[in-house]
Amino acid sequence: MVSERNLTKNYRDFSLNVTLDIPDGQITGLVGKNGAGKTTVIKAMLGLIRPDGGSVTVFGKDASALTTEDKQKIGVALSDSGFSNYLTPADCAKILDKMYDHFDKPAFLKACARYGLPVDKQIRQFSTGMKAKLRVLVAMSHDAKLLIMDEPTAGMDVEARNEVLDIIRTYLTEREDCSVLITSHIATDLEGLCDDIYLIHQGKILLHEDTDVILSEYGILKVDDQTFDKLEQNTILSCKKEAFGYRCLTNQKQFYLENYPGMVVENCGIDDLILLMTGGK
Ligand SMILES: Nc1ncnc2c1ncn2[C@@H]1O[C@H](COP(=O)(O)OP(=O)(O)OP(=O)(O)O)[C@@H](O)[C@H]1O
Repeated sequence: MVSERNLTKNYRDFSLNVTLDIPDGQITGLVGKNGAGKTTVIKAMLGLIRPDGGSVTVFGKDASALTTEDKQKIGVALSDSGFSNYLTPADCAKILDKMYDHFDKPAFLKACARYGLPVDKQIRQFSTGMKAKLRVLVAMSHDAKLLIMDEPTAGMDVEARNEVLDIIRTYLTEREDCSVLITSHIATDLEGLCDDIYLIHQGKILLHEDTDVILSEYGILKVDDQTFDKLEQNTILSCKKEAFGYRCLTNQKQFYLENYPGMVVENCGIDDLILLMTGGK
């Protein structure tokens, strides 16, 4: 559905170089700390920035050559809704109705009501969570084949984040053919949602793995200095010095469980993975 090959973009003090795919019908997550390059990756897909090198194809076409018809098939939730804060969801519905051939106005207004967004209240009076819900509902309002959501849960409390994630999950269970890219710096948001996850750091992809593989095969070893020296270094992706010795990230959890009885081997969540891959030695 989307393919970025050796995409490069250079700013004064930042360089992006990324190869990434969003396969058909799959939910792909892009995680990374603030400033890692997530939004730049998205802007290149949407043709909002001109790459300095490499290629970006969407629906098999160069991103810069997408037609209005192609763009109708992309649902986008960026940090800014693109609507004036003085508009209400009912006003937005009128605009969306003119913009998109497949905009489903009754369904959109019903969804607003269902998720607690008063349709006649101006957006400037909405809370952060309400604005985020509106952005996600807009992206989902016109039968898109590709959904791109940049930090849809940013700045929200746990309850509001779960509600937004629920909206996304509910939508996707009804549309198995929809392809999705979702970014976040809160990895747990993506664990239960994404088929595969890319980890981006300082403009580079450090890791790409199926979510199931991360959760089942990656682990954290806690070892003292002597044991650390005996580890199979080709099974260690990253390590961090701690008071007791080392915390090491491995993608061979089972190997250590079977061959190193007594070693502390913990399950690895995606937050641990980010911490160790981007903050370790
Ligand atoms: N137009 C621009 N001009 C100069 N630098 C830019 C521009 N756009 C982005 N950058 C820089 O590129 C880097 C990556 O920014 P980007 O917005 O892609 O990161 P991000 O991972 O989305 O971060 P966040 O999670 O904070 O939104 C940052 O250092 C940012 O300052």
